[in-house]
Amino acid sequence: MSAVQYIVEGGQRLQGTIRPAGNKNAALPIVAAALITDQPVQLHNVPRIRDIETLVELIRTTGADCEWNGENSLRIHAREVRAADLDPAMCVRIRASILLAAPLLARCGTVTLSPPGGDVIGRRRLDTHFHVLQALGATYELGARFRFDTPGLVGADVFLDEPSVTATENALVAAVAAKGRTILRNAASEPHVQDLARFLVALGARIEGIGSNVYTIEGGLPLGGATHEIGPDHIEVGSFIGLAAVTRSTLRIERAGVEHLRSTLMGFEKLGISCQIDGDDLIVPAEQSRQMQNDLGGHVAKLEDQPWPAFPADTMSIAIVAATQCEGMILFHEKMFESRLYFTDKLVGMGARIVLCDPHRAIVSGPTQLRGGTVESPDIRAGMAMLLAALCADGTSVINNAQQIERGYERIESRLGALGARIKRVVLSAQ
Ligand SMILES: CC(=O)N[C@H]1[C@@H](OP(=O)(O)OP(=O)(O)OC[C@H]2O[C@@H](n3ccc(=O)[nH]c3=O)[C@H](O)[C@@H]2O)O[C@H](CO)[C@@H](O)[C@@H]1O
Ligand SMILES: C=C(OP(=O)(O)O)C(=O)O
Repeated sequence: MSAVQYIVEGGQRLQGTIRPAGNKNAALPIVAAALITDQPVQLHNVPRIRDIETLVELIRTTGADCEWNGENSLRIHAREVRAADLDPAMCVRIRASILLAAPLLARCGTVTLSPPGGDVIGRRRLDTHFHVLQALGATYELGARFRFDTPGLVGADVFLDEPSVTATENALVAAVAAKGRTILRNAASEPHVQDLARFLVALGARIEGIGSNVYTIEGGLPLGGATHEIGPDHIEVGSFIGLAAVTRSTLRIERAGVEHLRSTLMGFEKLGISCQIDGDDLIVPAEQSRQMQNDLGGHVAKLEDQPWPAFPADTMSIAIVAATQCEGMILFHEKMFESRLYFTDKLVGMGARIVLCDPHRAIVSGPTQLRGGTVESPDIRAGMAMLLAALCADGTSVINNAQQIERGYERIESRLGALGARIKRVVLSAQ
């Protein structure tokens, strides 16, 4: 992977319309789930990001045909799939490699993978994946590599020990292939989990409860092919709301998927940032109060993340940088990941007034004029948050390790460039 650097000139007002890409975290499980059928699958609105490119490489190693037949269109045909022993170096590049467990188990009865990678934002437990696949009739061996085997998946009534997003996705795919009825309780219901479930229904699966935390799946039905369009990325929409807010710009976010934005909009309202809804578009006006709203009685407000439908964990870093440009004080409580808030140090280095209370809580007091600086992007969302900080800072900033941002955001420098942002992308070296 090449090392990428962004050189950002701050202080530009932006203007125009931007459309969110397809949801990264929907496209990944859907591409993986395409291996469950031997019929062709045509996907549209697939984000052209590094994580998807890695997954495409990985599924080709199983024998599946996988071709881009449009800028954001991907055709997958897993006519035959080899009993898979997935390449460790590829598995470790993305979190989503674990999503190949269920479809390959269903197709081949066995799969060997390596621990997945993804953002380094705290311990990322996989226990729920193992429990749920075991409940559906798989056995596993844990070591430097993970091996799953099954003589045949069988439906079951399963209570997930936590509503893990990717574990729910593996469970849904396994349940669709399993014989008989499965009930998944305490399951995740994020927009991307819903999108995967709708894709499976398009293949011929029967799933009830989509959007809730209890799914009932009648497994073992014959599956065909399907054409499916990936939904808009609500995390990208949250990032663009933050972008408009910090650069004091009016932006129209086209086809924003407003049905999935209630908790996001409510979170930004706490910062004094309001959006207008126009059909399926969202308009973020330049004129905003940017006055953080205290709780009743004048108490300091709190913004916390939780599983869906609460405020998304992946939008927290963006909201933190937005808060540095708003007046007042707020407590951010990152409940899900242990190391996601450490990047706030880098914002402090740029002049932000942030107290990191402990690994899960940070207090932001604003507004502050940020100064340009040289920073490293530790993960996708912190990287995007620092790009926003750089765009509203005085002077020039250098963001190193920007290939992390590109794991999740498609052509971000040129898409923001079209709005007036000054971002120069430099490829430094092959790592
Ligand atoms: C490829 C993909 O889709 N990645 C997403 C997926 O990761 P992923 O599926 O890995 O995340 P999980 O939903 O499993 O869990 C995320 C973290 O939250 C913790 N947890 C989870 C549920 C809960 O009720 N309490 C709790 O503390 C887990 O222990 C874990 O530390 O979901 C995360 C949470 O939305 C997102 O940040 C990731 O972008
Ligand atoms: C944490 C994220 O991704 P992943 O789970 O793929 O590391 C993210 O998309 O913010």
